[in-house]
Amino acid sequence: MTDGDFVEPDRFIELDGVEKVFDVRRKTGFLRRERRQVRAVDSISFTVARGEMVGYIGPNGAGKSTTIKMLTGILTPSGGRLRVAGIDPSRERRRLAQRIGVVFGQRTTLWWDLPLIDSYRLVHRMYRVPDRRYRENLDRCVELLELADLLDVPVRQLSLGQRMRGDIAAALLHDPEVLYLDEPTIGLDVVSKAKVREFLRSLNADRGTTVLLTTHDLQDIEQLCSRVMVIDHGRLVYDGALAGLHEAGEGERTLVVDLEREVPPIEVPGARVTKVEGPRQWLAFPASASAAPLVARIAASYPLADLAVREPDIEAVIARMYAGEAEGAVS
Ligand SMILES: Nc1ncnc2c1ncn2[C@@H]1O[C@H](COP(=O)(O)OP(=O)(O)OP(=O)(O)O)[C@@H](O)[C@H]1O
Repeated sequence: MTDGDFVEPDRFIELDGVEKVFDVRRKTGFLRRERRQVRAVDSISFTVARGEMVGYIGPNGAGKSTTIKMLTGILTPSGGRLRVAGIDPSRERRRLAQRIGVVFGQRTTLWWDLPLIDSYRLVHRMYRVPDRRYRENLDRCVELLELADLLDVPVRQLSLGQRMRGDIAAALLHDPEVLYLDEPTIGLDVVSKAKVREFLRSLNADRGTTVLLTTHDLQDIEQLCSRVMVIDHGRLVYDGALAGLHEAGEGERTLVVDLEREVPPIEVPGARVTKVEGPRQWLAFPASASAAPLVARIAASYPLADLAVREPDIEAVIARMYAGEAEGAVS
């Protein structure tokens, strides 16, 4: 297949039954070694449409980085079929490199001892980016990622947040159609996180860049991705809307009730008290039930001052999903 070949836009990234098995040898005694296989990715299938921004999440060791490495061609799948922009990554890694950008939050692709701008010049040459395109992309990144004052600073002197912004720019100078981000906000302060997120949002909206985002920070997902895929033990356990993830994992919502004074735990049908702190009480009730009748019953019998309904937070939902309690539907 060549660059000009047609790729169905809704199958821009395509995995069909993809597997990755590692052979691991472990020393178990003086001369004894045990051989075993780790199934890091276990028959994963999904497609990502051109221009989508998808979160790829899961606990430590779930298989996220292994998937990303197969998508870049660094690792070859042990089985299944994988295509990115119609290209088989492990067979045509160099050709694919022209079309993808990669940012690993815990590692830098920049040259440590060189000023930031020198790394960009090297990327310019390595990827043979046409001068005008390079200039335009650089100007855009410098402006939106606020890099102007950092271009002459050696990378080793940059803060983590500055370095991350520098890395993101480096990954985009050759105009990739897909950007893989592995933990792009790890270790960043609130302001830097906000800048990175805002930039990614505009990149996706203005340029239509397809983004696959791996993160442990669920706010990244909540603020950026309308679709999320959850992987656990190498298997896809959920693929769908973020809102659906709440539904898939949730069992209960919480009513936080402020009373005018301390009273014994509230007793109402359809809810149970889970916590009491002075005049404040927390009541759990089924997520599928309406809060209104519950509120009316409490207001009729207790000195109600204020109340709030809390949705189950996404961390709790996902924690339950990992524990195998939730029935996440994989479409
Ligand atoms: N090169 C390798 N050789 C052997 N086992 C490996 C190798 N790379 C990954 N694994 C194993 O494969 C499994 C998945 O690892 P992977 O790094 O993909 O997980 P992850 O979801 O990215 O985790 P984390 O969130 O901790 O980065 C783990 O059990 C890991 O130990």
